[in-house]
Formats: sequence, structure tokens, C-alpha cells
Amino acid sequence: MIVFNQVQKSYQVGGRAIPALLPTDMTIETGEVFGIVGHSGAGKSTLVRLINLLEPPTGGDILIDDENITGYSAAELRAFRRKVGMIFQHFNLLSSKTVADNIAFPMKLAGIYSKAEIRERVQELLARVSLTDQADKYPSQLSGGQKQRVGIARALACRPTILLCDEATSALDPQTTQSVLRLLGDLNKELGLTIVLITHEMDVVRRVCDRVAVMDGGRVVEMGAVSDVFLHPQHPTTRDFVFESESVDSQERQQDLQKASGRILRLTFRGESTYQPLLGSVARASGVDFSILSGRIDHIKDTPYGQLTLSLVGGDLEVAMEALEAADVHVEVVR
Ligand SMILES: Nc1ncnc2c1ncn2[C@@H]1O[C@H](COP(=O)(O)OP(=O)(O)OP(=O)(O)O)[C@@H](O)[C@H]1O
Repeated sequence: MIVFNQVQKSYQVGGRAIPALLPTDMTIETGEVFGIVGHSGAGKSTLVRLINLLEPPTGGDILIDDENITGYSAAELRAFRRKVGMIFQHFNLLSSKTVADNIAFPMKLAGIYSKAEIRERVQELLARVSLTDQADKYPSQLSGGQKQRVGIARALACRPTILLCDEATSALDPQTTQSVLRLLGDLNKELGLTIVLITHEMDVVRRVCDRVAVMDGGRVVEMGAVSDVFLHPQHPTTRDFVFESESVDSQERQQDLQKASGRILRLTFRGESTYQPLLGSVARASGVDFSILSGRIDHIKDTPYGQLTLSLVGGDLEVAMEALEAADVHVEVVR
């Protein structure tokens, strides 16, 4: 478990302290995939670099599995860093080393593994990220997705319990992004690995994360289960991210809603209720007529969800709303 107690960070620039992370409390549970989303400069990288003390905090305490890491000696810090792997947007591979040597590098650096152990672990990792046949290639001979898989294998070399991912899919095309996210999801399940993942795309959070923190101006402005934050965003920054991921222009959406008549409801279906043929029976029971203004069915991790914005006219609106809520549909009155 990773616990932040009033952790803060300022950078000294020309004798002035520039705040990057304001005092923050946060808990990341062991074995979860935790997303951190925010615009450029929000403080995401700073927050993540505090977890492995690449940046020392200027205040507060960081506890990992109940140990306060802020007081670690240099030797304790070296041992601790082996427990925390990291992958990067631009992969940060060593161009003069082969794939196998890149993966072996952190183990050699640690100086505590035998040659045979390193050889065996590298083979195991190459197989795990499906790159056995690329072992002797150099990074320049690989695609972006392959480079990131080398990055992941290298990050796992010393068997860490935490994996930090700094915009790990931002340089990849959508299909490669999917396969890298699937690999991260599988590793999380297989190894019980805690994954902390920075991104500026809510879609990445939706696909792979259990919980998410939304950052803005050095603060965590919203935090919770992805299904809650994504389906019912509270903070304006979170709403922007969710609309952006749905390719919706919030101004256009407002204009569309103004043109619609009657009462406007936003319905959220989760899990099996997503597939129920509910609207026809609700319309018949309540005498309400409806038209669909927008709709979407997708998944949050493995759970299906649907969202529909409807305008309703005539009939008994209260009966319609009661019937929807009785079927476990979340009903939000937009207007
Ligand atoms: N080494 C540094 N020295 C001085 N200021 C820094 C340093 N690193 C970050 N900052 C500043 O701290 C703030 C937060 O930066 P940070 O990189 O954590 O944000 P971010 O959300 O990760 O942004 P991006 O998505 O662009 O990487 C920014 O204002 C940034 O300019």
C-alpha cells in the first residue's frame, strides 16, 4: 500500500519555490491499477516521481507497506528502488545494447544476481512480453509497441511490486496502445503488481484502471473508483476529460440540448442492465414519449455500461423515473 500524508513538493527556480504538488493525502491499495489523469503541468509526473523518491518531497510523509520511505538512507533507497519499476513515454532504452541486454541491465546494476540468474530471468521476461525472437535486435530495429514491451520487461527484471507508468502509451498508435494496456492489465492480475499510471487520456483510465485521481494545478481535485468518476464526474476538469474521451464538444452538446423539447434525462446503465430492453416497457407503462439525443455503450475495465441522454414528453414522468430506478438505472435530470 502506498500512503501519502500531506505530501508536497516545490521546485527551487532562481531562488523561488515553485509549487508543483500542494499538500496531498492519498492511498493506493496493493494490487490495484491506479490512474492519475490531468493536463500538462498539473503535477502528475511530480506525484509519481515522489513514489520512488526520484524527487524528494518538501513536506509530508510517504509510506510504502507501512514503512516511511522519506527517512531512508542511501543503501535503503537503493534496495527500495528495486521494488519499484518504471516505464516511460519514450521508452528510455539504451540504443547501444540489444533487447536482451537492455532487460538484463537493472539486474547487472543491482550487483546481487549471478550470471545464470540474469540469463534465466531475461529469457523468462522475453517470453512473457512475446519478444523471444527479438532478443538480439537493437532498439532502433523495433516498433514503438515492441520498444515499450522491452521497457516493461526491463522494469520487471528485479521483480518489483510496484510499476510506475509515465504516459507509457502516449507515443503509440491506438491499436498498439490497446495491446500494451492489455499486457499491463494481465501483469497486474498475474503478479498482483500495483500499477500507478499517468495519462492525459480518460480512455486509458477507463480501459485499465480500478481507481483514478484527477489532478489540476498541483491538487488532486477528484479521486475514486473509475466507474464513479467516469460515469458521474463532479469537478469541471474531470467533466472535460470525460467529454474529451467521448469526442464530445461540451459547447455543441449544450446547443443540442437547448433545441430539444420536454424533460431531459441522462440515464446510466451498469453491468447487465446495459443490455435490458427497458425503454419500450417504461414508455408503455408511463405513456411517456422519448427521443434519443445521444448514446453510448462501452466498457469500464470488464464491466459494460451504457449512457443515454433522452428528451421525454407527455405521459407520467414520475412513473417513468420510478420504473427506471427500480431497474437499477441511474437517472440524472439534466433539465
Ligand atoms: N525539475 C523541475 N524544476 C522546476 N519546475 C519543475 C520541475 N519539474 C516540474 N516542474 C514544474 O512543476 C509543475 C508540475 O510539473 P509536472 O511535470 O509534475 O506536471 P505533469 O502533469 O506531469 O505535466 P506533463 O504532462 O507536461 O508532464 C509544472 O509547473 C512544471 O513546470
